Amino acid sequence: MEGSQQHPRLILRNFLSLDVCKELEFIHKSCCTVGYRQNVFSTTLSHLIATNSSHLIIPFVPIRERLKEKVEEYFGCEYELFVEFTGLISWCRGASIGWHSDDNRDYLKQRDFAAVCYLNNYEVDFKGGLFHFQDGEPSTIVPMAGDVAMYTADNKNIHSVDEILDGERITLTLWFSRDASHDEDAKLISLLSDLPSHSPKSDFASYLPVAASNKMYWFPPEEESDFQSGFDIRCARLHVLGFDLYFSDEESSLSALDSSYYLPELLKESLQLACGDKLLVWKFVNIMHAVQMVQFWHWKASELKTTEIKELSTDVMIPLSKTQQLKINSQKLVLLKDPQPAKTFFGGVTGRNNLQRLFDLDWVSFSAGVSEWEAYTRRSPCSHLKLRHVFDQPDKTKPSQLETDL
Ligand SMILES: O=C(O)CCC(=O)C(=O)O
Ligand SMILES: [Fe+2]
Repeated sequence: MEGSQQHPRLILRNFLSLDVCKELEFIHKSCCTVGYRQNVFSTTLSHLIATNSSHLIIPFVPIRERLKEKVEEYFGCEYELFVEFTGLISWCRGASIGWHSDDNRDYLKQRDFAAVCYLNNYEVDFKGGLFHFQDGEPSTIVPMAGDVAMYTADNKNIHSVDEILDGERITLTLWFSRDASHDEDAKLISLLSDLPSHSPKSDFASYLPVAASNKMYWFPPEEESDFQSGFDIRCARLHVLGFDLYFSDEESSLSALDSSYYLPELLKESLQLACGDKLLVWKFVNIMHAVQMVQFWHWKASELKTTEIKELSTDVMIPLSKTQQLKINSQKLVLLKDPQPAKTFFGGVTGRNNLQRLFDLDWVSFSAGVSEWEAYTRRSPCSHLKLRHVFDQPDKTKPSQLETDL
């Protein structure tokens, strides 16, 4: 038993497979919003539901269950706990947190236990960001993908996280409560049941993400009132992978000043992607769709390269005209302003930047990625219904049926 009764805690190595870590990273990079602390970004399950991406909750379901069982077993509270919060959280350069316990606010008193799963690696994907316990052993945790730290949320486990110096540190963080009124499942079920039902769920369009308020994606959050400074984090995510946006339906050529009000609204409309001097022929329904697609391709790129591709489509990209390039650049100026902060936050550890590499984008693998993404997104034809069933476990003494159902 690691830790002691004075400092009840458990560190497990390789609790999550690297595949699962990558999948959760894909979900976070596709869907995250600006977070609750400075230079922190988060993806909550309720946000996934609100943006019509509830199928992306599927990978969380068995992990939540395994973590809850482990916490209950180790801390000796079988069948007593509820998941209070589940979220993907990333910390970028400048983020840190001083000594604290996780129940240190009146509105956090329901939190009994924490589980922090590390999804990427110290020194490789980010610098800084070591986790420290104030007392007891182990005193420092070096975040490595797949490892999890579990600890009581009270003052027996005062902890801190060093400032992130470079890159992006990503975790899956859960809190557990003994208080049934803080059961996250109940809240999620209610959100899911408020969704318009599509039965049978065969219409592919019903899986496409819908845009939430642009304010949730504007960084820093205090600049969102007029979009005059700061940047859209989804455009930033595309930019660091070498992609630009092209709004084909936009008629007028606006001045940068007018565009500050107008362009962010266009992110909710249909758009195309450009890379270098080429334009991709696909139309995405909105920026969320484009970001999900690009992040999916980025996640799967190495597999897709080795996939046998039968038919090579030659016309998936067309050269950009000079006018189109000028338009893209002026729109980029509005949505990204200076590209440097985007790189600082989302470009990975300096010197390992993806930007240049992806300019020799393998278009064949990208088009394979488009169909793979569609298959991934459709993979559970009744995902909404299944999720309802998954979360519907009134008898807590029964073992979970998740594995068998999904
Ligand atoms: O990400 C971590 O290692 C811990 C974060 C933390 O302490 C918190 O969010 O309360
Ligand atoms: Fe904490």
